[in-house]
Amino acid sequence: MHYQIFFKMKTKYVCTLLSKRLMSSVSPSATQVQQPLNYVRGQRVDPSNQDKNERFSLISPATGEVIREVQSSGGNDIDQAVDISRKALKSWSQISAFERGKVLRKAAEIIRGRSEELARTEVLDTGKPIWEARYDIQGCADTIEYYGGLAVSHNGDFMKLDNGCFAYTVREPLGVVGGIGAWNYPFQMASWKSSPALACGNTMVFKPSPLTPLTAVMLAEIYKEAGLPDGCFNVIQGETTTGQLLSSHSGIDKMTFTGSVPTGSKIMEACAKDIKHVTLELGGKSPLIIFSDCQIDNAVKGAMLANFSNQGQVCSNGTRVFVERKIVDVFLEKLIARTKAMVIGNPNDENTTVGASINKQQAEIVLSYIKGAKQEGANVVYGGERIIPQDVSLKNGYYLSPCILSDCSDDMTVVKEEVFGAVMSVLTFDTEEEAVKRANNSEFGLAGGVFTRDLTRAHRVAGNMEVGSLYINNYNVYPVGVPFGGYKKSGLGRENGADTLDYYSQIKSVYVEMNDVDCPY
Ligand SMILES: NC(=O)c1ccc[n+]([C@@H]2O[C@H](COP(=O)([O-])OP(=O)(O)OC[C@H]3O[C@@H](n4cnc5c(N)ncnc54)[C@H](O)[C@@H]3O)[C@@H](O)[C@H]2O)c1
Repeated sequence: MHYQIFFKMKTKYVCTLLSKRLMSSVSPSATQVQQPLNYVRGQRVDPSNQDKNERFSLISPATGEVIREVQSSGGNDIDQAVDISRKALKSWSQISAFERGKVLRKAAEIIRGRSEELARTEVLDTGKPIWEARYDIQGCADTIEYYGGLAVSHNGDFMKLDNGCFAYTVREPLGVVGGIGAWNYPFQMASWKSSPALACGNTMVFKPSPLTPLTAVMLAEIYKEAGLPDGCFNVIQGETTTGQLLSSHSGIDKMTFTGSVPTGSKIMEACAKDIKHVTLELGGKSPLIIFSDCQIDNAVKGAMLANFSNQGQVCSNGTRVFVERKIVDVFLEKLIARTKAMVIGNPNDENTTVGASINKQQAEIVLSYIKGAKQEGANVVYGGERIIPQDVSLKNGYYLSPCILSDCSDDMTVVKEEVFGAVMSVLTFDTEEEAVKRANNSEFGLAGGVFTRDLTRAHRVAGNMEVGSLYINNYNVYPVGVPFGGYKKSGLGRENGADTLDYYSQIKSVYVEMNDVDCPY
């Protein structure tokens, strides 16, 4: 009890500090921090104390300060959220797709109206630059609106058969969907998973990453304001144990997960027991091939987009940059010049282009990959260091300068493994065949890119790359409606496209006999 009073006072104090130091404009996001972060049956609630669960600290990546403590949800909380979702499913799945779509379209409108508040809260959670957060939030509004529009079109088929008989198929929801997200795009993950699920008539229990718990619950409130019945979208907070309890819960019909390959594999294993449907959006080590006939400035910009957005913490990043040998020097020269101009600092400042790493642990992992790369013979031609910004309030944040490694080879650890930080490995090649073969030599297959002015070659390379998303003459763009997901160990299923609705529904076939039954018995 004493602890709780102390905790409330401390939270209020920290929020005041944060709102003074971090919020460069009037922002209501500090109020988000103080409220309960679970959302069940249409309201914010704290987890029950029955499970005596662990707590975890929510730390601002920008300042390194503890923003608040969060109690993990336990078995009782998950039972309750799943039970409520199951009850809500009965009516939500019976509502017409048009009405479901209307709720989603209204939610998109509310998001646009609250976009600055959402973006600032996303910055508080993630440490990403404000302009990136704004971009993410706008994209989420688009996605939710898109599925709102698509809901009515997701019907079955009609099949005319012999002698007047016919059959039809009906697309039905799967039931209660469990969602688990990673920390790099928290609002996007909640939106990309919930909007197609809800459009199909499912209900959902969503667990954000414990590093970024703030915005999923805001989405839940927005859905309610848009008319979503209570219990259709629930949020529970927690770490690994909470995720395990959710993915192994017998009341869950499908799991949709974004995160690392090892966790994805565990979730798939947990789902196997009850034969649950599963969508996995996992890690990557994507290749970007730059031919000497490219428009070089565009290729340099593309390589930066493929490596340095969101402090390099992007699953689809093209971190293996294969550059045709004859242009590698000029490529590096231009790349270094542009990278030097990036502005590292307070993510809430408008001109910042590199914000804070998500936390100390992740920053140390990135630095250790760079150290290892040097030991294995790579050359750090730019960056790769911890930067302490002049603003003293940021001194405990983990700011790293984007790193460019040259003289890399395919067998280096940094070239083989996902770093999840701003570390670009530049490799050289001589022929198209060689580049494609080396690009495909990976257990991952999330994304890839090619820069060339030769369109025939571009499409040939696109056809030969073993990846789920391929960019020709650009990188890391995700227009709504274009499916996103991985080949190989990078995942199962697709998000962000019309096909996604297939992953949140099942087909019922109905055969209709129009004649007497023809029976040999
Ligand atoms: N393909 C995509 O769309 C995509 C997008 C973003 C991030 N990612 C990947 O996510 C990873 C980084 O995110 P992360 O560090 O949060 O990943 P992570 O796998 O460590 O954690 C992801 C989520 O899973 C939960 N979790 C952890 N162990 C669990 C378990 N045993 N059972 C159930 N849930 C569990 C965590 O609490 C978190 O919410 C990178 O590999 C990145 O490539 C993929």
